[in-house]
Formats: sequence, structure tokens, C-alpha cells
Amino acid sequence: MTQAAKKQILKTRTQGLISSHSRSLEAMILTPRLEIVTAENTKTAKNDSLCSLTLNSVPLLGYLPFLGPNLHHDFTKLAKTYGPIYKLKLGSKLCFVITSPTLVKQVVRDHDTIFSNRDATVAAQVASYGGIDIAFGTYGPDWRRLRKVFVSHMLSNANIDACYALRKEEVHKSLNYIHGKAGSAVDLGEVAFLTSINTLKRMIWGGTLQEEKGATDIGIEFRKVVTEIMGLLAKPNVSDFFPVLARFDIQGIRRQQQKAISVTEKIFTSAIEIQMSMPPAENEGLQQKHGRKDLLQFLLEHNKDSATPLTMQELLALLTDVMVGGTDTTTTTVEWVMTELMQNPDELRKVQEELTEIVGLNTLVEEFHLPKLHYLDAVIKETFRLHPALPLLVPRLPTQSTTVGGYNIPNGSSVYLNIWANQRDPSVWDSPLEFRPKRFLNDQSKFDYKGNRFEYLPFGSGRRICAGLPLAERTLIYVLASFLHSFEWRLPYGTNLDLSERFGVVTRKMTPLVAIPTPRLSKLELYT
Ligand code: HEM
Repeated sequence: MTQAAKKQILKTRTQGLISSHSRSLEAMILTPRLEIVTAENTKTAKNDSLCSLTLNSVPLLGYLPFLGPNLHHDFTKLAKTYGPIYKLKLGSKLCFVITSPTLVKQVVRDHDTIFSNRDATVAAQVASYGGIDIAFGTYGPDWRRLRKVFVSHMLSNANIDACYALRKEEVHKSLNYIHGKAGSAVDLGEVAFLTSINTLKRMIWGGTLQEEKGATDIGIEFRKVVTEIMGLLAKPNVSDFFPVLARFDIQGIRRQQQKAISVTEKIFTSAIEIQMSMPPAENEGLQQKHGRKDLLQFLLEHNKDSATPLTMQELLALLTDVMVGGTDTTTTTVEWVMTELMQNPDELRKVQEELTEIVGLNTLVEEFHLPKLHYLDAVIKETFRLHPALPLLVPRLPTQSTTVGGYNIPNGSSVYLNIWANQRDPSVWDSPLEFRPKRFLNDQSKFDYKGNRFEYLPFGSGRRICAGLPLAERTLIYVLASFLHSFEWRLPYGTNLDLSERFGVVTRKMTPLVAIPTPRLSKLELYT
């Protein structure tokens, strides 16, 4: 790549760090008419002096008016001035932002139990059926039970292995679809979403709600509603910043979220009802035919045998977590990997050379090839470093006042862990804004996704680490390897790659990645 092209990439990335919103934010910090909030009762545990990390803010609104749409950019910029831990008021809510890997470790490892609660917004409360799911549930026996049931079945190696045939079928369908579009523009996020939702759908109720039973393909409808649910989860809501106003639902976010959730609920309820009304013999026949149980079959059988069966609401909340939480994250990451590769043609060439060598051009990628794809693995890790799907993870809520980095974090405040900043920190990473997969190649075991390296946490860490990690890891590399092995990709004539982000619960690309595929394999029948 030329020096000029490299410079352009760096410039685009740096623009992400210094947005126009950050500039107005800077101006606001310096504006003298702002009221300065004096440090309240926050004292350093070490020397008992008042800490100096409360930011200037506007009465009542706190720091709210100064934050731009990309919260992680603003938080990173503030950390440069106020240090690795600072607090700010957003409305009436006290928030702490933690940026250094050492302090992140204190939260997710040293005080993991205390910080194992979530701060569920109004939109999250609705999406999680009142906080009874895995993602927003209060840490305790009910949450543990739900997470255990889910992880022990859905994410056991045996089940993930048994579901390979499903993943394969869905990936092949996507390759066939892309092949049909050869030479014309394809929205890669959309294809990745459909692959991911169809695979998940079949893992959950594939054996019971088949197409021949009259169910229509829910993929497209689902993407629309997932986008809506995620959008509402990310939308700043007066009700969250001023809980006393929550009952008025001034922006209508609660109402809109209820409407969106009613769409997914209808789909889930129908699947549950079909499964519950199925005669036992038919049910068993399906299990034998597929050589495994669907998640729904498993959950309903679990309910029959368990002293503490899951309620209908818990079932719905769990399905929402999986179908909503599992799809947008995977899709966004596929889009970012493809974007980075198209931006860095040398890296794309290396990935494709590896695929040609390991898989060959006379056959399709199989899961047994995946552990040998070291370069692609490094590319995915590097993409996660620069573009973690959840740059601030999911905010935590301490159950008791606790000291972190010498500062007291009071019970009930929101705690943001800025992993986006840590993963771009120049004191940790060499040339952090450059896309350099090689940094992950030398010692592959050094950086995994298990949350033990606190400078690199794309799936979080501790008790609340991503519950879908093993499945996400397998799906992601399989989908990417297949897309990159089967096709050459280029941008439509006259278009430029856009690397800007749109912050949300899942931070997506600002503009969808659209690219033109050309078949790469030797035989046409491989695509059919
Ligand atoms: C590229 C794919 C994915 C990424 C990057 C990702 C990332 C994350 C992150 C960062 C968290 C928060 C962790 C923390 O706070 O420490 C999380 C939580 C969660 N994820 Fe994922 N995720 C992905 C895919 C999935 C999939 C496929 C599923 C389900 C099948 C899933 C289900 C969940 C659930 C249920 C939680 C909440 C866990 C809890 O609070 O205990 N995720 N994910």
C-alpha cells in the first residue's frame, strides 16, 4: 500500500476520535457560564481528600448536553484530560467512566461479584421483560439458573458440533444467493444477518417450525425489528436520566419498544406453542432425525423435570437475548472485517492465499479447515481490536459502594468500561490506529476472547462475559472464510469505503458495506 493511502486511512480513523461533537464538547467545557459541580461525597479512599474528577456541567442536565452521538469517542477524549477514572452526571444519574486496563481489571475481576449487575435503561427493561433475562437480569440465583440452562445446552461443544450441518446449509444458501448476484452490488451486512438469524432460528426451533409447516421466512422481518429494538436501546431517553419523569414516557421510547418487542414475541410464542402441542412421538422422531434437540425442545423438557421451571416470560426473555443479541453483533463484525480487508488489499490477498492453500479452489470451506486459518483468525482479532461491537460493553452497576483505583464508586452508579479506548491505547499497542493483523500472529494463544487480557476485551470479561461466545466465535470465522474463499470482492465503481461509526448498544458502520462479488472457485456446481 502506498504511503498516501496509509495516511488517508489514519486520517479517517483519527476523525473518529475527534468528531465535530467533541469539538463542541470541548468548547462547552471551557465556557465560563457553566455551573461547576463541586465534588460531592466522593473521596479518595487513599488520602480522604476530595477527588477532582467531577466535570463541569449544566444544572439539572449535568454533562448530558455536551455528549455527541459517539459516546465512546467523547469518553475517550475526556479520559485524556481527566484520567483513567472520572465521573460525570448525566441528568440525575451519576456515571463513572473507566479506561485503563488495570482499573478495568479491578471491576471485572477483583470486584466481579459487586459489579455483576447491569444498569438497565427503560428500553432495556422492556426488551428484557422487566430485567429477567440474561443480559440485563440482576445477578443472583434466577440469573444464574437462566444463564446456566442456556450455556449448558445451547453452547455445549456437543451441541455446537451437532449444529454444524445447519450452519453449513445456511452458509451454502448464502453463497448461492451471492453467486446469483455476481457482478452486481451486494449488501454484505444483510447477507451476514440472514445467515446468522437463519442459523440461530434453526438451532432454537428448527426442528419444529419448518417451512413446510407454513412458517414464512422471518429473516427480513426480523432484521427490521432487531434494528428497531437496538436503535431504541441506544437512544438517549429522558426517562433514564430523570427517573422521576419515567412514567410520562416523554419521547415515547417505552411505547415504541413495547411495540417492537410484541413483534418478536408473536414469533417466539408461535414457536413455543407449536412445540408444546406436539405429540411426544413426533417430537422424539424429530430429535432422532436431527440427532440433537433444538433449544426449545430442551428448555421445555427441562421445565418438566425441574423443581424451578422457567416461566413463559423467562423463556421469551431468553429467546430475545439470543435472537436480538446474537445477530446484530455477528453481522456488524462481518461487515467490519470485510471493510478492513477491502481497505487493506495486501491483507485481503494474504487471507485469500491462505484459503487457497488450506482449502483449495475445488471445494468449499468446512469447519475442520477453520483451526488452520491462522491469518484469518488474526484479521478477525485485529478487527475486534479496532471495532469492538460493544465499545463500552454493557454498563455495570455496583451493588455496594466500592473503591476502584483509589476512588469510591457509590452503590447504584452506572459504570462504563471503555474497552474501545484501551484497544487503541498507544501505550499498549504499537501504531494502534493501523490495521496490522500480524500483531496477533506470533503468539496466538496470548490473545483469545476469554477476557483474561484486560487491554483486549471484545467479548467482555468476568461473570457477565458474552454468554454466546463459543457460538459467535465459530459462526464468525466460518461465514467470513466462506465469503472470502468463494468470491473476489470489489467496491462499486466510484464509491469510497466509509470507516465512520454509529454508536449504539452495538456500534455499527455508519453506512452499510456494499460490494461486488466475482466467483473464485473452479466449479460452478460448488455454488448451487
Ligand atoms: C461477534 C459476536 C458477539 C460479540 C462481539 C458479543 C459481545 C458481547 C459483549 C461485549 C457482551 C457484554 C459482556 C460484558 O459486559 O462483560 C455480551 C453479552 C452477551 N452476549 Fe454477546 N456477543 C456476540 C455474540 C453473541 C451471540 C451469538 C449470543 C447468543 C447466541 C450472545 C449473547 C449474549 C448474552 C446473552 C449476553 C449477556 C451476558 C450477561 O449479561 O451475562 N452474544 N456480548
